[in-house]
Amino acid sequence: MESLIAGFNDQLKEALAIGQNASLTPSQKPIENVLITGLGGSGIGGTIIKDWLSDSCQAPIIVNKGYGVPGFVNENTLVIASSYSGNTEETLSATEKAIAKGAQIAAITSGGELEQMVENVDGNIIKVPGGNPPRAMLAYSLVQQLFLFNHYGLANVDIEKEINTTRDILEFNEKEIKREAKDVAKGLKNTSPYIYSLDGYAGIGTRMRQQLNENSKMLCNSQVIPEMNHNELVGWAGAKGEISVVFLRNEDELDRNRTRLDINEEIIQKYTSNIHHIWSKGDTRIQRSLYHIHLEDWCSLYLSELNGVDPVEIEVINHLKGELSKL
Ligand SMILES: O=P(O)(O)OC[C@H]1O[C@H](O)[C@H](O)[C@@H](O)[C@@H]1O
Repeated sequence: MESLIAGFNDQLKEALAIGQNASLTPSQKPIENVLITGLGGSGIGGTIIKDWLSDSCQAPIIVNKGYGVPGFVNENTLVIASSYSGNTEETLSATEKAIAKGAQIAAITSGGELEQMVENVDGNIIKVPGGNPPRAMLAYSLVQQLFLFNHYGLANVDIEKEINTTRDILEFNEKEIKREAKDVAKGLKNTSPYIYSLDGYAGIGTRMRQQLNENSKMLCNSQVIPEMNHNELVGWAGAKGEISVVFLRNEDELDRNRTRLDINEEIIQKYTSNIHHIWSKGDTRIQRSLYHIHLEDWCSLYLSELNGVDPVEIEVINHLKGELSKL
């Protein structure tokens, strides 16, 4: 896992080249809405892309993480099926249903049944290099989704600039990123982490939780401000045990949300002093999110070391899949 996290910058470079060289066919019908379907380390890519593009995209973007597809899906829907292995049963089921409804299909995968399924309907496929844990390949699913959105005329992102600038920022700050990730990991050890991001950055909060779940073998919670101000904030009155808090911070935070965060912190300080602010670097939401993603990945790795666990193994998920396959 360590070499995969260390290789994030190279993955971004390779992902850019793959997207630039992908040969994609145009849409057959006007696209009125987009459904991104995927689970786990691939599904999170959809959530983050929605954060990045929904402000500018003229079509609604819906992220789907289950077996079915919503009723609105029809021939004017672009369905992006994202499964690194190409064999995740929920994603295969949703894609099959979308195909039955005549949707336009594009897949991001390293192969598997998904590739076959989408090939059979002449959908667009962007192939990414296989053989690694899907969660360690997020750079590919994110970058390829950007290429798909641009290709279908749903976004106009200067992907090359975004990726090259991010790569420069990460390269320049790598030492500092690792140092901060290590500090935060030490603070989070033996606690229940509560991760808060702000509206527009929901995905990076979820991503950190998922990385702490799978890599560090920890239970943790992630919520978004302002939504958590309408429920979870009250729950702090029942806080028990060692709780740590991470605020994922960005320079483009809405003033009103920033004020909310300050008040939230004052309230939460009554229950824990173990509070961390992780500020991103970058000029755009894409660059800032990629910065956070990389730092979070290091943090999850350091936590796996502190917890004495193997960051790669996910035996319990394999067990679950094994049980399901018996039915
Ligand atoms: O990207 P996929 O191959 O569809 O995998 C999606 C998810 O599947 C499994 O549950 C893995 O254990 C997860 O780590 C992974 O993120």
